Amino acid sequence: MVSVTWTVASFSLSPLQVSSFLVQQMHMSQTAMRASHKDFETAVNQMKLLKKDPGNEMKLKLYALYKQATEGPCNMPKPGVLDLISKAKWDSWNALGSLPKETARQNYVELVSSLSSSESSSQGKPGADSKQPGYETLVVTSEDGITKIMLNRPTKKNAITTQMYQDIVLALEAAGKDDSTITVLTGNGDYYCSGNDLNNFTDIPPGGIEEQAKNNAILLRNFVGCFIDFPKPLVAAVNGPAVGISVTLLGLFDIVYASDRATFHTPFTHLGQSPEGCSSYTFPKIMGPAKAAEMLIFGKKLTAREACAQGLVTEVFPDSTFQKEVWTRLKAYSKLPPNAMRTSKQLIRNVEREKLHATNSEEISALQGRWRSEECTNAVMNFLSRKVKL
Ligand SMILES: CCCCCCCCCC/C=C\CC(=O)SCCNC(=O)CCNC(=O)[C@H](O)C(C)(C)COP(=O)(O)OP(=O)(O)OC[C@H]1O[C@@H](n2cnc3c(N)ncnc32)[C@H](O)[C@@H]1OP(=O)(O)O
Repeated sequence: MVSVTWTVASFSLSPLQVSSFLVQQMHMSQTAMRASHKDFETAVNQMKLLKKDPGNEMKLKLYALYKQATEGPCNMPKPGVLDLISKAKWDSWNALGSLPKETARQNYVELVSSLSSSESSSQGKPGADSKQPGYETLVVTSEDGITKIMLNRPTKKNAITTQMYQDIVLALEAAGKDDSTITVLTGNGDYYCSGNDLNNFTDIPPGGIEEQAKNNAILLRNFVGCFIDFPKPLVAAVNGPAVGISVTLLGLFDIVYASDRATFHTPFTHLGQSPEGCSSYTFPKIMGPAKAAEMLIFGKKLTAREACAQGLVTEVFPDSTFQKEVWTRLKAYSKLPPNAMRTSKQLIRNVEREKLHATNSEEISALQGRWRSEECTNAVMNFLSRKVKL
């Protein structure tokens, strides 16, 4: 029986999670028709035909339901703590308690049916099991355990509009919950991102500049907050020059791969503004206060190699092989045990999560003042009237 002999190579499913899943399953089954023995046999055979590995958590759930359905409650001796695989299976089965055999049968049938239908609905879409609709200037795809969020406004150097800030938040929220193991942000075209779209400042609401500053503050707090709280490994694939907020956010990524064509530029002073994206905290921590000041106060532009030497970038690749090398590497990493990766990421970030949220708030308060200033208004107007390019 396939469901019994599966190897569970790695997992971190707690009995509590298993039980809560099963409570849901029990609830489902109370309202559903009871599955016959024949339905159950069909489901067991259907499992053998699945092309996609459903993942260890799902295999454990199926294993437990199969055992419960065929043998009843678990009465085997508990395996030793070092026998991880047998213990995971035992935990999962034991967590079903006295769930009746027929309910377990029903739950097994429903679970297999949901796996088969999600597999058949993703067939016939090669390469793009993948593309998620609904974003105007983002392309979001999910493949090989990697969710890729690509900024897609190449003619405007991927400058971030108000709508894009909101869409990135939605895409990150979805990526945080989907079954991918790694999330990647990248840009389409020759730029990674030219930062905040300066036209955002021309969209003045009826309440005037005050209301605009308040709206911007809410939007920005939420946007940066999503990066602070993102639960999985977050990778930036910096395919070209990066400006402004797209650079400052890099301090909140776990890994930053850059093309050797990329540059890193935070011209806040030139724009009459001040740092955001928690860079006033992360940059001095990453590169030391003296180097951070040169970037954040004087707007010094770094090459990819300089950014790597200062710890902002993990590794630099030749532009000609950038895509191939980065994706090959990420595909290999995406096969690592996902829960272990999440746990490690969270341990690294949790230490300073509160500090990051506090920094985000402080930076936004300072920016609200800057946005109302003459220095900022003139700089934005100069760019928009094409008098100045950075
Ligand atoms: C409710 C509203 C919410 C508002 C947002 C709230 C929060 C904001 C908080 C963050 C604040 C600031 C952080 C920053 O990101 S500061 C940095 C801002 N970025 C810039 O100042 C870059 C400006 N762009 C340039 O200097 C140059 O375009 C370039 C990037 C150096 C590229 O030069 P290029 O010669 O190679 O190409 P160019 O012809 O200039 O660009 C092609 C077209 O793209 C347009 N474009 C590029 N970048 C931006 C941008 N940031 N904003 C708007 N438009 C941009 C450029 O205008 C060209 O358009 P067109 O072809 O002329 O129509």
